Parts: sequence; structure tokens; C-alpha cells
Amino acid sequence: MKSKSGKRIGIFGFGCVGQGLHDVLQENPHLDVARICVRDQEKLRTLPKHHFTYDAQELLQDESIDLYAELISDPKEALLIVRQALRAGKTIVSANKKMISENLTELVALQEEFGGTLLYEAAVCGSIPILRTLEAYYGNEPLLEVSGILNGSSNYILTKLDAEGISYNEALAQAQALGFAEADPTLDVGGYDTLHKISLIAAHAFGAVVKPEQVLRAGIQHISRKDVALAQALGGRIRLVATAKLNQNNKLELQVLPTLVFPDSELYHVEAEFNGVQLEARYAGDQFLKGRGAGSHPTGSAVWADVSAALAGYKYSYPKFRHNEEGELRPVPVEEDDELKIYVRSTMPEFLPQLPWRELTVFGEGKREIQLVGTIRRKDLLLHLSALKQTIAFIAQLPAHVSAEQVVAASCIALEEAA
Ligand SMILES: NC(=O)C1=CN([C@@H]2O[C@H](COP(=O)(O)OP(=O)(O)OC[C@H]3O[C@@H](n4cnc5c(N)ncnc54)[C@H](OP(=O)(O)O)[C@@H]3O)[C@@H](O)[C@H]2O)C=CC1
Ligand SMILES: N[C@@H](CC=O)C(=O)O
Repeated sequence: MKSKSGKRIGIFGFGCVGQGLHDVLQENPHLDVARICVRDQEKLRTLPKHHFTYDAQELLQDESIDLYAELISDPKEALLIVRQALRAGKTIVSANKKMISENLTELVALQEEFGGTLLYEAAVCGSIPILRTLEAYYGNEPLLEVSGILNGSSNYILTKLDAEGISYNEALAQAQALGFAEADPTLDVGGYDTLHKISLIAAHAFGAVVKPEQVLRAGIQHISRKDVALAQALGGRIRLVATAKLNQNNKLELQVLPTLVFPDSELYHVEAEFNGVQLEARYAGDQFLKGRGAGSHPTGSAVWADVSAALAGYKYSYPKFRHNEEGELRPVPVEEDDELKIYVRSTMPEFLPQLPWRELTVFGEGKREIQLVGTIRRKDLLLHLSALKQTIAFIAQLPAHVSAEQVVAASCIALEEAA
């Protein structure tokens, strides 16, 4: 049966997201699906073999295809596909945040030069229409802050540790089995995936093209029951929170850090694979968007929304980008001199106190482990973070109102309850 629009789509990838898009398109036959490009010729599929090709060029050189969806798990190959499509002036939708965030300047330039279109709503927060909101609604209004939980897998793991007390490895295995995790789950639990997403948000919200080394990044891979119990004893929860905040110095504060959140924060109530994004705009004030951040149909829905928008002629305009007279993108200054209050538990007792702390309270000291609450300049933490990560260290940001004394007292309560 011919589709309603008579347009043809070529799909790359038939994993969690590719299958999600395919299901949505079967139930809503607005488009004809040309062949689907995958990698593994031996894999058992839910569709007959004739639906597939193993040669990307078969799709990329097919003149009857109107647009593409790039949904593969290999960022290098994804970049080649997207580049070739854009160089041919085609329209392509992608979910690959690593590939797009690391090559954004080039991909924007290719669209300008060859007239093609690249949309990638599915790359940031799954089904939450955050990029469209930043572009279409907040294109003119200055934004002060965009922050939130941007990775479904790590939020799923943190929720399970907190609510069910299962082990970290079991929670990660569940997130993988449910299709939430990246092919390399280090991207999720190490905070890299969140970094890719906040970088894309920074481009659309603040016109900033961010280098990864400008962002303070720590993941959740070394969280222990001790950390979860400590957060609970303080009345809070740990969530992996990304922040892009324009401060009073007109500089961007950028970070991806496990963070202690309390019930008065919307983020406390974001559970399992859900994501939540807080926006603070100069005139609109505060807003909060919440929805499924990962998974087959929620992400397929976001890809479908992009496909429909692209067919209607929609393009990103990057309204916050500012250029100089030579046409070069003006960089947005990044803050380095502010201070952060953090909790650290590390297996390198001798190293931690040597960092240039502004304030420091050490507790839980043992031969093999140390805990502390300290205040440190962002610049210093950025400098020492990679050395700190060589140790088994869990780092979390604490809200300013939580005192070191409260943390030490809560740690005693947590220890008593565990005994
Ligand atoms: N899972 C999720 O919830 C979300 C994922 N994303 C992004 O969507 C993309 C796809 O993720 P997901 O569906 O989870 O991944 P999966 O691992 O489930 O599926 C990946 C698909 O890509 C195909 N593939 C991998 N490498 C190649 C290649 N070189 N050439 C052709 N096909 C290839 C695989 O082929 P084969 O079947 O033969 O192995 C498979 O069909 C990623 O960029 C991911 O970051 C974005 C938002 C949410
Ligand atoms: N692995 C990602 C998938 C969606 O972007 C996540 O867990 O959020």
C-alpha cells in the first residue's frame, strides 16, 4: 500500500531506536520505508531479509529517497553517512549526540554550503522536545539557565539503587536489557553522554560551541551503598545533573556532576529512565519539562517528529549564534573562577587533602578510603579531576545550604543504620 505522502525514507540502523521508528511508521503510514541499512548479516530480525541492506551507499545513492534517518550505534560511520547526505544537499535526521556534538560546527557549515537539513531532537532527552523549545520558543528570549537530568540509563540506575537497594551491576544490566544504554555504557555512567547533550543544549540555548575539556564532568560509576545511604540520611537523592548557566559575569558555568537533590527540587521526582529539564528564562521565568529520555518508542517518536518537521521544511536556525565581522562564531566565555561545594569519597586517602581546597572537612578516614566535604574553585577541580578519577572516587555536588557538619552527622546515622 502506498503511503499518504508518497515520500520515501531510508533508515540506517534497526536496533532499539530504528525499530522504534519503524513501528511508529507502520502504525502511521505517512511514508514509504525504503531498505534499512544494518551491519550484521547473520542477526535474526523481526522483518524478512529483503527489507535490509548492508551497504550504506545503496541508500545514499538512491535518488528516489526523500530523506534519511541515521540511527546507528557507530559514531564514526554515522558521521560519514551524515556528511555524505548533507554534501548532497539531502535531509537527514539523527539521534547520535556524540557524533553531532563533536562535529557541530562542520555540520552547520555543511548545511549552509549545500542547502541540506540536519535535525536531531532525539539526540537530547529522548521524547522531550527540548531543542524545538529552545529554537522555536526561546529563539529570542535570553535564557539564564538550562539544567537537568539528561541520561536515562544513569537515572534508571540511581533510582534502582535508591528505591530498591539492588546492586549497581544489576541495575546497569537492566538498563542495558531495556535498550536504554549506549552500545558502550561507559558513555552513560561516565557522564559523557550527558556532556554531549548539554553541549548541544548550550549551542541552541546560549550560542556556545563547547569543548569537552571546558565542562566539569564526573559520572556515577563509582557510587557505593555508602553514598546512597548518606544522601538518604540527609533527606535527599543523588541524580546526575547537567548544568549550563549564564552567571552574573556573563560567563557560562558548565558541568555534569552527580548532585544531591531534595524533595523541593523537580529533579528529585524524576525517576527511572525519565529525564527532566529545568529552564530559567529572563521573561518567562521557570519551566520544567519531563518525559522518557530513552527507549525504543519514546525515541522513535522524537525521530518521527523530526522527520515530519523536516518534510514540512523545518530547519534549525541556531538563533543564539553570534558572528563577528569575518563571519566567525563568537565564543561564549566559560566561568572558571567560581567555587563549588562537593562531597568526595575516594580510595586514595593521601592524595585528596593535598588539593587546593578553600574549606575542607575530612571524615570517614581509614587506611583505604576517605570521605570529605570541601569547597574548591572550578579551575582547580578541572585541573585535578583527571588525577582524582585515576583513583576510585565518587564525587557529588552539594547545594550551598548543606553544611559539612550536616553531612558528617548524616554519615554517622547512615553507618548506624547499616550496622
Ligand atoms: N537507545 C536509546 O534509548 C537512545 C539511543 N539514541 C541514539 O540512537 C542511536 C542508535 O541507538 P540504539 O538504537 O540504542 O542502538 P542499538 O545498539 O540498539 O542498534 C544499533 C543499530 O545500528 C546498526 N549499526 C551499527 N553500526 C553500523 C554500521 N557501521 N553500519 C550500519 N549499521 C550499523 C546496528 O546494526 P545490527 O543490527 O546489524 O547490529 C543496529 O541495527 C545511537 O546514536 C544512540 O546514541 C538516542 C536516544 C535514545
Ligand atoms: N543512553 C542514552 C539513550 C538516550 O539518549 C540514555 O540512557 O539516556
